[in-house]
Amino acid sequence: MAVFTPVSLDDLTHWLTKFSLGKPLAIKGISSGIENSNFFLTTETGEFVLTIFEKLTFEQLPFYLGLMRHLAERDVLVPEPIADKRGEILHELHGKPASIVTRLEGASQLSPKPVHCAAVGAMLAKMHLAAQDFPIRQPNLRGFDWWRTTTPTVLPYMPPDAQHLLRAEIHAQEAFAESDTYRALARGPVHADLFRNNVMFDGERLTGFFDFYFAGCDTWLFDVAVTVNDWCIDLDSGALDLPRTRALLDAYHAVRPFTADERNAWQLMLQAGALRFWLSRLYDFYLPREAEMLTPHDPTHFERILRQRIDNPVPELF
Ligand SMILES: Nc1ncnc2c1ncn2[C@@H]1O[C@H](COP(=O)(O)OP(=O)(O)OP(=O)(O)O)[C@@H](O)[C@H]1O
Ligand SMILES: N[C@@H](CCO)C(=O)O
Repeated sequence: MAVFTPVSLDDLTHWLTKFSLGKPLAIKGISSGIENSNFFLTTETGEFVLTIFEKLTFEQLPFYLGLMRHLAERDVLVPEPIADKRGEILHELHGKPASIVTRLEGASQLSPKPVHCAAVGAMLAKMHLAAQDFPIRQPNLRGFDWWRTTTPTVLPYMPPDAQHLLRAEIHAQEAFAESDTYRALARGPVHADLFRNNVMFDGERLTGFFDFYFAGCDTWLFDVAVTVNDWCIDLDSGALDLPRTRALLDAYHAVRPFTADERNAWQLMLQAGALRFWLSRLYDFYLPREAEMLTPHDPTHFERILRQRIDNPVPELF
């Protein structure tokens, strides 16, 4: 389903000579994923992932690919973009932007235990620190401004109680964004979509973060909130699971200590993390893009998470 632009071994025979990867031996389309065409590529020198970008442009991609290279060079476990013989990491195949990155070992851990959450927390903190001096600045394109423009688009489709919740939360986030506490938060490049399906594990060993295509500059705490809202919850109720939450936060804090301002911002940031994905799922649900191939994710999952965060005290950051 998720190969929009087919690629054959024949297509690669000539194209791959601009790299130092040897001859292509096998190529296999990856069925999961809804944004890009992805392939496992085997060459004489190793295993890689070839991506043809179906929506992202030649102008947007240097941020994502450059960030991955920057992180890989600093021992953060992420796929490393492969440069061609001229040193370029952004390529063109079948008239579209394309990349080759190293293939991570392992598989997604969809039923994480505290030990997995601790590994994610520690690597996330390491990633934030390592990305600090990355020179390209691109905003989080699904950040506050996008929430404000998307809200009036989805509101007319929503039932009254959900409308009420969305309006109230946008107001709460507007006030929060104006506060001194918010302004004091540390920021830099963040992943912004670090869900269970975007991390690889080999048993209990984390082998890498991937799918950086929602990354952008935002507060580090927003990234932590997005991650906790997926890794540390009971998926049916949206409630936080204390052992997993503690494991992730403590492991993060041990690498990059949280600040007092972050502690004060934590509750509202968890709400912001839920709001962001509630809105994108509402948008995809009520205004599906033409020729969308997959069933949209359920928006009510994040409505439940948001209500949970508002109604219940959240565990302290540290
Ligand atoms: N570097 C990598 N190493 C190993 N597997 C990878 C790598 N990159 C992608 N994959 C595999 O390809 C699948 C799809 O990748 P990815 O999630 O990046 O796609 P996508 O098109 O951006 O989709 P979506 O945004 O819906 O997740 C992943 O679930 C994973 O199994
Ligand atoms: N993680 C997003 C999908 C986009 O990567 C979601 O669950 O809504």
